[in-house]
Amino acid sequence: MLKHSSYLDNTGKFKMEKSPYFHSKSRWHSSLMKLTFWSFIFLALIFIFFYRSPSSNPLPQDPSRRSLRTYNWGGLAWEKRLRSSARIRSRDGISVLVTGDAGFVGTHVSTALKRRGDGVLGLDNFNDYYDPSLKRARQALLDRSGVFIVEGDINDSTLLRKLFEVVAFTHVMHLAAQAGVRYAMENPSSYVHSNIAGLVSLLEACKSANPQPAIVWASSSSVYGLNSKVPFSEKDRTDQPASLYAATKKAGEEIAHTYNHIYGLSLTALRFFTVYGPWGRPDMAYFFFTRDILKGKTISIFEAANHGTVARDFTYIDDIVKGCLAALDTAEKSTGSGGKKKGPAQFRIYNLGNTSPVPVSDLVSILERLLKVNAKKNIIKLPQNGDVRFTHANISLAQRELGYKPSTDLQTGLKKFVKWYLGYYSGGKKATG
Ligand SMILES: O=C(O)[C@H]1O[C@H](OP(=O)(O)OP(=O)(O)OC[C@H]2O[C@@H](n3ccc(=O)[nH]c3=O)[C@H](O)[C@@H]2O)[C@H](O)[C@@H](O)[C@H]1O
Repeated sequence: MLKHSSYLDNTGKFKMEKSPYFHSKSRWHSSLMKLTFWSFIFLALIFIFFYRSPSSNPLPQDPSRRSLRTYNWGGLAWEKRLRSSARIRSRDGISVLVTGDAGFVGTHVSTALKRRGDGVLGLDNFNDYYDPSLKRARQALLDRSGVFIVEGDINDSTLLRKLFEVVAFTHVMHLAAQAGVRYAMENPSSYVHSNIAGLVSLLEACKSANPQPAIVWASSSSVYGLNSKVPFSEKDRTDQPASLYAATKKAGEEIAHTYNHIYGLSLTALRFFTVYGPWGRPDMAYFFFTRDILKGKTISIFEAANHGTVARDFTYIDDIVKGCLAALDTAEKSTGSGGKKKGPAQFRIYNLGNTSPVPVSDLVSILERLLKVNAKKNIIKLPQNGDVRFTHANISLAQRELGYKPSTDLQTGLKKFVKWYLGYYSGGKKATG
């Protein structure tokens, strides 16, 4: 088939004429190109919209993916801030990287370390498990005492490597974790992400650091799970966790042992027993009971079968801080270097509790007296969502080896908490869960 015809024009020149078919083909071509172009633009816009749209961003809904958030770090000024925050200002001081620094325990431990002249650098991802504005307020508090918090995730190995390059930390106080016993049923992957993958990422960075730091980290009383022998001793079995939270903390203890064994990292796990106090966690019962009692909202108090008591060995934050500092001060150096073990290293596990369990109903009575408000109570059966009936710490090992001696009873500690709570939230801040 002819595509175009040719003829001699009146000048005798040979001319070629495009056929109608040729015309329509070229139009077809340019339409196809236009269509392709606009389809591409359309798809690109859809991609940008979905990628950037907050509703489709998985981060707020899925804390296990929070590490995908990008944080701004790096640069000479940033490194200078790191060094200044971590600088030791006292004789025999230590230089500590505190993970989860904008958290409840992190804030108190960092303040105490800084006060005695130790160098402290914080690391926190400021996730939204509970009200991030409380974490920002803690950050402001730490900033005033000279502690800088790097914003980033413990799963970010590049960032961790950089921190160890800039500062030769002598110790790591590892407190970053996904906390909360009941929330583990709602968002199990966030526990694996922070308490297992995050721990491994941190230990990898510590093992490769030169010098290797000694690590003290937060385990939990929940590892005793269904253990019914009281008080709980470090020698008791911990292979019957009642929640995924407990299981990840227990797994953490085993992972820590591996890094101690293979790489010579000095590792100390502290099993905290229901820590409470000023600047505490809004997801914990004493905190949201206070909020709800003041609002006139009904609170649910759990009871075991046959009206059995549910009790906790509530431990005041100042006692926990003393235990943490004693663990740091007695931690021996790691023995490895360049990722290689040079000899056996210290491996320790301690209970940090109060040794006097209090029924949850008594906790509520104390709050009612302190707040001068009668609580609206709903007594319900202990749900099967990870809670255990009671906890009770045997602290003789910590007493002997750390000089740990808790001195604050629940009444005294809650009085300090309530004073802080009323002061903090009277400033117009809303207590959200
Ligand atoms: O020691 C730990 O390792 C853990 O301590 C904390 O867990 P728990 O001891 O369970 O504290 P928390 O939730 O304050 O409940 C206190 C009591 O109130 C009861 N409780 C709770 C809620 C409710 O609505 N009603 C109720 O009676 C409930 O049954 C319980 O008896 C930390 O959150 C956890 O992260 C971990 O650190």
